[in-house]
Amino acid sequence: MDGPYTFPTHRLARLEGANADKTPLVLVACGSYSPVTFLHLRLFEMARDDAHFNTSFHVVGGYLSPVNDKYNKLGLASAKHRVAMCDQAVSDTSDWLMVDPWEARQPRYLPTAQVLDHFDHELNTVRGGADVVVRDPRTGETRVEKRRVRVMLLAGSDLILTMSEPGVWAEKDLHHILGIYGCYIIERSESELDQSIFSSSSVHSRSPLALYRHNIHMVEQTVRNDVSSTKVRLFIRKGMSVKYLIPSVVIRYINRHGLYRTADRRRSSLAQVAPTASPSLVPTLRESGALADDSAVVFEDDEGDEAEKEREKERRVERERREGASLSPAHADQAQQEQAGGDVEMIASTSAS
Ligand SMILES: Nc1ncnc2c1ncn2[C@@H]1O[C@H](COP(=O)(O)OP(=O)(O)OP(=O)(O)O)[C@@H](O)[C@H]1O
Ligand SMILES: NC(=O)c1ccc[n+]([C@@H]2O[C@H](COP(=O)(O)O)[C@@H](O)[C@H]2O)c1
Repeated sequence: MDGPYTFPTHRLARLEGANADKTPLVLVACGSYSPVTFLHLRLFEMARDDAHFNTSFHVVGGYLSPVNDKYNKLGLASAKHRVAMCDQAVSDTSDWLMVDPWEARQPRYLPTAQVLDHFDHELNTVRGGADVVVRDPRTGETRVEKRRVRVMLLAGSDLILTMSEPGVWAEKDLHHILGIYGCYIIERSESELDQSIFSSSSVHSRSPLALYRHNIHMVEQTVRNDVSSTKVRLFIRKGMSVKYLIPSVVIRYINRHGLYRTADRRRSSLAQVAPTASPSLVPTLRESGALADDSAVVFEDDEGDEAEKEREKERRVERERREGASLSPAHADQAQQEQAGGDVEMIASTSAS
């Protein structure tokens, strides 16, 4: 993150051969990535497959854009670490994904519409579009032309659901994002979409979601994966394994820097402002003056995560079922070193299963 900023382009592909007639597409996924998981990376693969099989787009690049520190979401490691983890993850596991630190390097939080404008500017204004190798059918000679790149937001269905909630997105931003750019939405198991949010005959009929339905590409997750960064942070805090949930290079980075070992227990006045606020409300609340720019954010502690409560219930049932199961000495040691009190119980149950 130090040093002058340059827009990463080293993995941008060009259109050629059978793809030379297609529209170049760049996918941009804005998110916290604290830390980046295999699922975040997999979202790009799912969207790219869909674009290639079902549309006339050809994906020439994919970018992760880690959110600015000022987003202040619970569990957010510093942008320096999040960008570095994303960088290492894509270098190690992908041959086409890139990480753009621009959003993270800004002095303030930027709404997603402005982040997409930045990509459009870099790709189309600065670079003049994507390279297309055009072949003259008469002479067989080839030349390289430029073609305008279509930029699209890539996100999970939880994000699009927030687009129909009041107060999370500025209406003009939704027209901008969905009308000009469009998006790829990957279904998320706990955020099933009620199709009525798109329906022109519903109460949402004049909503941007209905208006620009043709620019919204929905992709079903045929192999369901519901890893989240929240669960990864929780596992790390409990001393549990996160292997195969996140890339090994990211595990090594986390260990080296001692990240996520303690709970993020920030508390602030947001509790009084909006006790049930979702993290996505932070920028809006802040912009509307409900939050001071440097105030910490209050949400439920990660421990309050519903999914985790569910898993604890399952573990309790499993423990009862496995009466007599005991801690292996190795795990008992590790547990004593890394955890206190009740956490030992959790490790016992996972090592027994
Ligand atoms: N299980 C999932 N299915 C589909 N999309 C997902 C899933 N998990 C995350 N995403 C998407 O990944 C993008 C990056 O989100 P983010 O970094 O906030 O991930 P997260 O894992 O949900 O984080 P946290 O758990 O910290 O809230 C968002 O567009 C989000 O919708
Ligand atoms: N108004 C907005 O532009 C807006 C609202 C909600 C989330 N987002 C973006 O979505 C991404 C994911 O946010 P959450 O992790 O809060 O779901 C972030 O990059 C955030 O900037 C943007």
